[in-house]
Amino acid sequence: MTAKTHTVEKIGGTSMSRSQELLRTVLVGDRRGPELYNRIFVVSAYGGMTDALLEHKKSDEPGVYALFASAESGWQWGDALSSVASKMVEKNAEIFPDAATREQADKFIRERIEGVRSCLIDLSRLCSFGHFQLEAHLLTVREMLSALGEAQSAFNTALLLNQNGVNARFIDLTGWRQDGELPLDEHIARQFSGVDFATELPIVTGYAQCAEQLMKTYDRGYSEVTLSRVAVVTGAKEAIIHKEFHLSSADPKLVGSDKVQVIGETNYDVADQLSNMGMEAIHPRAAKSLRQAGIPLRVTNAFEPDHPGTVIMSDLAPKTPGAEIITGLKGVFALEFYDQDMVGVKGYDTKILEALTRHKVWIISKTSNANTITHYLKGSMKAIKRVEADLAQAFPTASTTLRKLSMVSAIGRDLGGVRILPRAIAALDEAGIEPIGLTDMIRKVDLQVLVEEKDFDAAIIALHKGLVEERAERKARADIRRVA
Ligand SMILES: Nc1ncnc2c1ncn2[C@@H]1O[C@H](COP(=O)(O)OP(=O)(O)O)[C@@H](O)[C@H]1O
Ligand SMILES: N[C@@H](CC(=O)OP(=O)(O)O)C(=O)O
Repeated sequence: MTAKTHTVEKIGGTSMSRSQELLRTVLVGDRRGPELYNRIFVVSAYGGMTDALLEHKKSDEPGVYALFASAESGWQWGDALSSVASKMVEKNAEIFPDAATREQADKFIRERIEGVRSCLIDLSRLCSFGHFQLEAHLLTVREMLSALGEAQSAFNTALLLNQNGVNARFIDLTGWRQDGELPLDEHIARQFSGVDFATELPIVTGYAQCAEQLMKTYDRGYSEVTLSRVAVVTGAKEAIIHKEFHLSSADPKLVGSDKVQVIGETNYDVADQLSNMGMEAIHPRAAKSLRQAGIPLRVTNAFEPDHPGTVIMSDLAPKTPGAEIITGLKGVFALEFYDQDMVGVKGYDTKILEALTRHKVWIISKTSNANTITHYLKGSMKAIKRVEADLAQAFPTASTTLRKLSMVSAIGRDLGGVRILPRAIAALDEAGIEPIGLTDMIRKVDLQVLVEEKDFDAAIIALHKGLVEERAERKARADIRRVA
């Protein structure tokens, strides 16, 4: 492996669904001969496939996994798996108009699906005896099912590129019919040994089977973790994430493509804040690996291959301070813990944190005063109710209240000295929104505003207008004055 000559590039699920367009942009485009190589592609499952295999990422609608895991749904998972199979075959037909190649793609995925189906039937029978607990195997089931999505997209993409005269090589990290599990880095190193980056184009499954169990540690969005580890292990010069849109100053679907700006450049500090807010920018652990290895990350629009997109690096100070992005999260639980006995006593925080860790609840942020600690959380209602029950038992004199809110955040490398707080309040006020809570950190990288769920969209639009659009207008006016 030659260090620092190649890039590792991930294509997200939404973009993968537009395979033919990708051929004309990031996969091939105008590249000829050697220009095609020294790139590694890590691909996600086609949009909607993982949702159908596991559960819907946003609505939680059950997929094959959720049906298999729930005792009440009996054998419904079998029908759900058949419908994923049909969906996959339909996708193959869309990508491969010629019968022979389509047959190759269908045969590949059918064999995998039927292999998983018979395995699940056996497991289900075995567990019906009572000596074997289904619970103990659910994570493996989740992994087997999600691997199907990335196996299909990677296999197909390699096939499609071969058809188009590119020497693409399918790199299957899913561990299909492999003995034993290796740690992720070792697994990657082995699968890449003997690959010549200068003459072969590796198309890698975004799902990787490994001793750490990708789904257990990282859950959904795991293909960005695979991207980052492949980049680190192979010594890439840059990691690239190709998405449906540019990384923009707000969600273009919500604020409007004409109003948002491409971020252009930012640092890993901002990337961390975005991940914390659940922004589909980059998986938190992926950013960490890349930052630690000193590998820059680029986020591009998969369908605008000539645009450099946004570069994320560690030491990238902003030219001017101000908000770079407005993002937000719906369905945030504010768990308020109140105990008058708390004043001057330590240890409450530790106990709450233990309960939150035990029930695997994601902490977005927290605030506290003399007798109240409020955690803003993302997780299932079931898990949070369990946290409340644990706390009621540990602190009989305390009371907890739970509220479902939205959190909207203005994020930037440097929010200092530009009157972010009064501007944000004025923008919200103008839109008729009264914040329920607001946190302005001393370390000026983010401003968090809590609003009612119904105000989510309007709050993002208002903050974008007040903090990003107006700042751009002020800058434009200043530039004109300078020239005049
Ligand atoms: N600030 C933002 N910039 C770009 N896209 C955003 C932003 N905020 C939210 N999005 C949304 O993220 C979505 C893409 O994320 P995702 O579906 O995870 O992509 P992929 O499947 O390519 O990984 C887009 O539909 C877009 O509406
Ligand atoms: N397909 C997987 C892994 C992934 O990272 O997908 P995406 O790149 O589309 O977020 C999922 O939905 O979780």
